Order: sequence, then C-alpha cells, then structure tokens
Amino acid sequence: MDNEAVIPTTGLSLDEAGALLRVLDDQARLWPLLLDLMARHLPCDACALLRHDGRSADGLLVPLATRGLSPDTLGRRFALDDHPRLRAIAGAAGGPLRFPPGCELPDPYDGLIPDLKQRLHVHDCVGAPLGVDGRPWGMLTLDALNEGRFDGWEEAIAAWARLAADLATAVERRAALTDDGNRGIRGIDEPPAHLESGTVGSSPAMAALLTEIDTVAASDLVVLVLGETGVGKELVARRLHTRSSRKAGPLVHVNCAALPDALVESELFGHVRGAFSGAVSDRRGKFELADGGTLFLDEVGELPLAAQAKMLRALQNGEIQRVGSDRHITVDVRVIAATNRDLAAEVREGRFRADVYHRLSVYPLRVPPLRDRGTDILRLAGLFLERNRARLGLRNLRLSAAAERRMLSYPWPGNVRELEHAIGRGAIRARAARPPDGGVLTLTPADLGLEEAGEGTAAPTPAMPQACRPETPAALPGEDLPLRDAVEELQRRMIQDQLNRHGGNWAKAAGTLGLDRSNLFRLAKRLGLRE
Ligand SMILES: Nc1ncnc2c1ncn2[C@@H]1O[C@H](COP(=O)(O)OP(=O)(O)OP(=O)(O)O)[C@@H](O)[C@H]1O
Repeated sequence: MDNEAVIPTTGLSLDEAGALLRVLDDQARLWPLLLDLMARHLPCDACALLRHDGRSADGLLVPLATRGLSPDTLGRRFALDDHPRLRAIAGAAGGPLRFPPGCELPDPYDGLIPDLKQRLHVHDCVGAPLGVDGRPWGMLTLDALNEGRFDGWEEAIAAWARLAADLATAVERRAALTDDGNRGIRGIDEPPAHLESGTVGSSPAMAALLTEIDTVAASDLVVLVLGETGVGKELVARRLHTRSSRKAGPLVHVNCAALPDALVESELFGHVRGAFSGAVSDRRGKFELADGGTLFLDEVGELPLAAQAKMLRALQNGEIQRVGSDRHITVDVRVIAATNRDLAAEVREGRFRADVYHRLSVYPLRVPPLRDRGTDILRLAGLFLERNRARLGLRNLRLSAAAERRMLSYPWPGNVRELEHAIGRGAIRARAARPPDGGVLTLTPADLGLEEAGEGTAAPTPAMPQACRPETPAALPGEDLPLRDAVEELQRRMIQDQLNRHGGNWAKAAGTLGLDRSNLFRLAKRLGLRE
C-alpha cells in the first residue's frame, strides 16, 4: 500500500492503519472497520462497500459492509440494470462520481437511512468504483442527508477509494494464494463462501454451517442435510455441489415426496422396455442421469421401504439395476440427501431402514431454523424486499420499525420460505392498499400478516400457525380477502399445521388431511409452501 500518499489525505492515523492490516485475513471484520474509520474521517451519514458478484461488472452488487443504513440492506442484492446510479458509478472511469442533490437518478438507499423519527431520502451522494488488478471489483458509496456536505472533500474521498481498492487487492491476492494451496477450487474472481450472492446469512449459526459446507464439499462423502421445512436445505445441497470437484457434472434433484409410489423405483433406477405396462422404451433413472455429478435426494424420509432396499446397493458400491433388467450398472454419483424428519425416530418406528440411514448419515449437516439466526432475519428480508421492489417497479420497498421488531420476535415455523412469502404477499397487499410515499413503500406488521394478538384490526393470528403452538387449530383468515385468497390462506395454514404436528412428515400430514401424499405435495407447491 502506498501509505505516504494515501494516509495523510485520508486522515487515517498509523494506529488506525495498523488495525486495518491486522484484520486483513478476516473480511467480516475488515470492511466494517474500514467504514467505521471512514465515517470518523469523512462527513457522511451512511456508507457502504459493495462487491460485484461473479466475474463481470454487469450482474449484482452484494453489500459487504454498511454503516448508517437499515440492517436489511446487507441482504439486498442490487442489480445494475435496476439501479442506474450504481451502473453510473461502476462505469465511472475517472474515480469518484458525485451526484448532485437534484439528481434524477433514483438512489438505491432512498428510505434506508434510519433517522431518529423517520427515514429520510438521501440528498448528497458519491460513489467510487473499485478495481483489482485492472478489473472491476466493487464500489464504495457515501451518502449524506444535507446538500453540499461533500463540498471540499473530493480529494479525501478519492484517497479513501484508493485505500479500499488497495485493501481489496491485498485480500483477493491472499485468498487466491490460500485457495490454490488448499484446494484449487475457487478462482481469483469468485467471491469466497460467505460473500456469495445466493446465500444470505452471517449469524454465528449460519457462519458455522457455511464453514462446514466448505469442509465437506470437496470430499465425496454422502451428506445428510437436516432441518425444519423451508430452512434452505436445497440451497445447502446446491452449494455443496457447486463447491465440489464435481461442479462441472450434473446436479440431479429428486423430490422423493413427489414421486408416485408406483413409479419411485423406475424414476430412481430407470427401467427397460416392457418392464411394466407403459414402459414403451428403455429409460435411464436419476442415478444414471447424475453419473459424474451429484444426486440430491430431497425429502428422503418419504422414500417407500421397497425403494430404500434397492438404494442400499447404490449407496454401498454405486451399483444399480434398471427395473425389469438383471444387468448391474455402475455409476459414479455423490449422494446428498435432505429431510425435515427425525430419521433416527423413523428407524426406531420401522418406517426407515437402519442400514440406509447409516449410509446416508455419514456426514450430517443441520441447517439452523430461522428463529436462531438473529439479525440474519432482516438480511433475508432485505433480499426479498429488493426482489419485490424490482418486480413492483417501486423506488424502494422497506420495513417499518415495528415490522422489523415483529420479524425478530416472530418464531417463523415455515422458516425462510415463510419469510419470502410474507414479504411477497405483504408487498402486493400494501401496493394495493395505499400509494407509495415518493415511490417508497413501507411494510407494516399488518401487511406482513405478522400482527401480535390485540394489535391493530386485522387478523388476530399470524399468517402461519406457530410451531410452538401445534395444537392451535387453523383459524379462519380474518381479513377482507377475496374468497379465493381466503381459501388458499386457510389451506396453507392447515397444511402447515399438520406438518408441524407430524414433525414435517408429509405422508402423515396427508393422511390427516385426507389427501394422497403426492397430491398434498402438489397442492403445497401451488400454495408456495415449497418449491
Ligand atoms: N440463506 C438463504 N439465503 C437466501 N435465500 C434462502 C436462504 N435459505 C433459504 N432461502 C430461500 O428460501 C426458500 C426455501 O429454501 P429451500 O427450498 O432450500 O428450503 P428447504 O429446507 O429445502 O425446504 P423444504 O423443507 O420444504 O424442502 C428458497 O426460495 C431459498 O432460495
């Protein structure tokens, strides 16, 4: 780093520079510290450091650290196509770009700077593109609530941008060296695990899981992903695949709950012509399709016992037999399985084979429920708020302070999927109910269906029955909803209720609801209770 040129202009003391260098290996601390120091030396109300996701400067910008912005900002992913201000910064050739107060381009942080009483629109704004080794890497943004705040600070801001770029360069070079030495899986352009745009979360529980994923991904071990419904088990499976040496091979997803009983074996292992009526030609099963890659057996606890017996051999030595054939076929497949059931209990009750369970549970990974992830809840909210903002063409979509508090205290029995749908539905409801204020729409607990009993006038029960109260019967949707929406809401609640009561067991929930398992599964999919 060119300390002599940069440090005097930034105002950074040697102690402060030393503090930065000491955390060079820990990006979770480095970037927040950089912003803290910058806010100490520059007159900004909010600032952020964002990194381009992937190899080009065309995709998404992922915030790595923010200061003075609402907590959900860290989960937002800003598409350059949707944010002309960010695009202009990314393309700025001559260093920091200043946007005058009257600038027409919408600011991505409008409404996201919390004030004591209200959230104000951004007034003065500067953005600086950051490059590493001549390639776009990210950007630094500074915002202020009064006009002209950055007058006279141009040189200092440019110096902070140079410092940020130098740090980014150092971080990337060190990360590339470590990775080459260890595994050689990650290229220099790819962001490290915790910075990927797809998975949001940096709570201790999620950080531990991401580290474990990295540890086991590179091996060929069978992984059993455990966790409640909607926690992100599929996302974990995808991540295990993309971070493994099989990433160039196929990732084949089978939902064991969705397979009709009569077709399970043929779906998994294939069949030969004439094996059963309707088998008009030879067909490869999912194991064969996954050859050279990964087979993801989702909802593995739903697999009928007969299919489990056949799977044992595949798990033991990679051998399968198509239905109706004597021939053994060897496949090179890594199996990842997932379930929201307590498989050990299923084994005790004779519903799951012990030998298959032992083969599958070589490396169990437990995905923490959303209620154990602290402020990750707000980050995830940010991810979905930004997606819905873009979909609805709003200048911004944000949470009221009461909505933030309620989100943090709500138990989220349906986990991330429930959060995603609460925001999706809430945004549509709010959009229909009132005009956005200067293009900014603020979601309340009532919009989200997360009011506490006695609060406001709308539904007295939360949108989903709470896991901690499984005996509570699904109440009638108490809002002025059109009949069709009310019916769907009730269906959602009843299904979620039965799933909670039966520990996520779809077959049992289907039994109580008087439905066939695969029909229940289809209905749940239509209602957005699962992908
Ligand atoms: N950490 C995360 N960051 C971003 N999105 C997430 C995260 N976790 C879950 N999601 C999103 O939440 C939804 C539910 O996740 P997913 O389907 O992986 O859950 P699941 O545990 O497999 O659900 P089920 O138990 O119903 O099979 C998906 O849209 C997924 O992209």
